[in-house]
Amino acid sequence: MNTPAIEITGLTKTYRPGGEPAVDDLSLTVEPGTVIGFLGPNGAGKTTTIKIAAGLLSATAGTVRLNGHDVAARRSAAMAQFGAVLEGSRNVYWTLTAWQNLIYFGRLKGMTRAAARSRATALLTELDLWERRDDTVGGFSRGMQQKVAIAAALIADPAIVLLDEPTLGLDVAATRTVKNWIAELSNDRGKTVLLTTHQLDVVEELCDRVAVIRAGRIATDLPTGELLAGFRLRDTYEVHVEGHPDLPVLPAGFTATAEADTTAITGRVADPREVYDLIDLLRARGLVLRSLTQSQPGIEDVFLTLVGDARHG
Ligand SMILES: Nc1ncnc2c1ncn2[C@@H]1O[C@H](COP(=O)(O)OP(=O)(O)OP(=O)(O)O)[C@@H](O)[C@H]1O
Repeated sequence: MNTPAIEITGLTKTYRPGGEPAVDDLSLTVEPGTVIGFLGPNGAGKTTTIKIAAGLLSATAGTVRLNGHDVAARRSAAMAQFGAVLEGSRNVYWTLTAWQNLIYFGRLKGMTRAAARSRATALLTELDLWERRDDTVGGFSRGMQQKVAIAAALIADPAIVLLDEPTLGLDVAATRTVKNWIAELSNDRGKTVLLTTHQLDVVEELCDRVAVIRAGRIATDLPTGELLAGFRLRDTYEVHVEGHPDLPVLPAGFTATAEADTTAITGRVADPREVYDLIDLLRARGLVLRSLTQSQPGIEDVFLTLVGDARHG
């Protein structure tokens, strides 16, 4: 088997002695070329995991290997494998220009000045920042700053890219640019991307695989299509009846909501026959049916269900 791009084994992080672990015996293996979405509710341990993988925090127990190099034991070899954009931190220097930042980070990663210049030119051009290369990053919009941060992470052309909330706070156009770029990194350049996000459209569009983390552990880890297919067993049905009549006792799982001139009866059911039973019941009452719609859940429903399940233990 090929060496995994990312191999996390038994990772545990406890910030305070005797405290609850932020990451609790977490294991995850990511094959090269995969875009994996790392999802979870606030405080689940995503940022902690990424910071350990990026060598910014030490683990209490367990290991992270990047292309086979242990981040703790073979630090410099591991550092050469990835570029990272971390959430909420200043990933680039605001008093330096875009150009200076990229050259600085290129040199830091051991590139020659000539190689860093040529790569910085290519990256700034691709990201439509060439005209602004000599402006200081502090004066840029949030989207432009994020683009410079991503360019800085990619300056040495790493095989692995760690992105913590890459589209947080970006407007629609900047989000589109960053999404297109992530897709290209994986599709055209074979990079492995691990990203965290609360924006589920990002996951649905970009991720081959989704790992859901909750309370420091992996709760679910599936290819995105399989994750969604699993939940397709429970489509949502919505039946509209005319007016606001007295309703019979509805079958389990259905709820009624009064709308402008109809009443909507909604339920998520595993078997469509339950909907036929509902319709029979409504017709037996002589109620007038206006419409019946069926919708498949998106990743947002799946995520809320998983997190909801977590809250109920
Ligand atoms: N420096 C720290 N000191 C103490 N506890 C911390 C520290 N950083 C994080 N924690 C705790 O560790 C747990 C996991 O936090 P982490 O930031 O890794 O979660 P997250 O999944 O990234 O959350 P979010 O979606 O809000 O970014 C939380 O309970 C958090 O309060």
